[in-house]
Amino acid sequence: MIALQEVCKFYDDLKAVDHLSLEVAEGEICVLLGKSGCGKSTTLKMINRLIPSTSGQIKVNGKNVEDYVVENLRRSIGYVVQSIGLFPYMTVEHNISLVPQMLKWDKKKTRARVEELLELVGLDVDLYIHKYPGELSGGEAQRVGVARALAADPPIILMDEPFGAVDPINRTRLQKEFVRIQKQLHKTVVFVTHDIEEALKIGDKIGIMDKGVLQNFAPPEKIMSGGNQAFVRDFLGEDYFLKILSRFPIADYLVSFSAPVTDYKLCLPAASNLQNALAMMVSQGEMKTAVQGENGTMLGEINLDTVLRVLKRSE
Ligand SMILES: Nc1ncnc2c1ncn2[C@@H]1O[C@H](COP(=O)(O)OP(=O)(O)OP(=O)(O)O)[C@@H](O)[C@H]1O
Repeated sequence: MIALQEVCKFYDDLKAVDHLSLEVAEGEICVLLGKSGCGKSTTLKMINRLIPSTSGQIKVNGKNVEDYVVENLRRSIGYVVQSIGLFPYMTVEHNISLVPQMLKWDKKKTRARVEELLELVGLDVDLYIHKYPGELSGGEAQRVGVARALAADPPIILMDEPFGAVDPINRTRLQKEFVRIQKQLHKTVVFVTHDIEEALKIGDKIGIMDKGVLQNFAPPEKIMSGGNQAFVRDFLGEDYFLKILSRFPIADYLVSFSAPVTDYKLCLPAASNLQNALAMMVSQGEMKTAVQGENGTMLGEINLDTVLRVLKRSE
């Protein structure tokens, strides 16, 4: 769906992006991760031709981006940035309708789409549709930004630190919402961040960049092996293996109770993940925890052995 081959962007002597090659398959989220100035945004902007590349090839759906009429290319690519650029004197409805209006959708279809998108991003239609950006919190504005990028249903979404300006609690909420929405929509996404935990929560694949060079490109579980291992390990830190546990839902690792249910000192909801389970077991000095379903049914246990096995597999 998106393929970069030996892509470079040089500003005089500065190699902002240096011979970068990667492929993003349809329906996949690729996270570009790296410190400030490593070339993430430049890479993103070359995909929708906001910035021309110096050399190399970028293909979208098998076609070189240079061969697209630029408006057609951008129409098939939603773009969300940190300072989301909502127009302050337009209502939420008007902001989200911009692209559908450009595409000359009729009023009824446009309104239905706006309502559908507000619901999708978790904003109450009646409450928000007539608000102005100045009346929204950072997190709400970000949701509207995502809704706007999705308005014309583009198959590809580019997201540049979309949740960067949002406080940690709302940020976690937005990340979860985004993963939920993506499960429904299966967009092809390139997502830029410098936040390792965010990359882990969201990415199907993570590309770690440094000084314009891609140091490794792999699924989160495999990112510690391959590529420039020394750099990757140093960048991600030794606690990466603990962070990665947040990707594993408890429900997928349940085993039968090894003791009578009444013997368990700990109990976690089935919606938790292995990181929650490990933190709870370690802090309470327990080797296992019971797991309870939404309706109160006791489902089974998670024990330290299981967590260690998952960690070992990720090494
Ligand atoms: N128009 C420009 N002229 C010269 N240098 C530029 C220009 N745009 C970007 N750069 C440089 O290119 C490098 C990569 O910038 P880029 O914005 O892609 O980094 P980034 O990884 O997205 O950083 P951040 O996380 O801070 O947004 C930086 O060193 C930056 O200073």
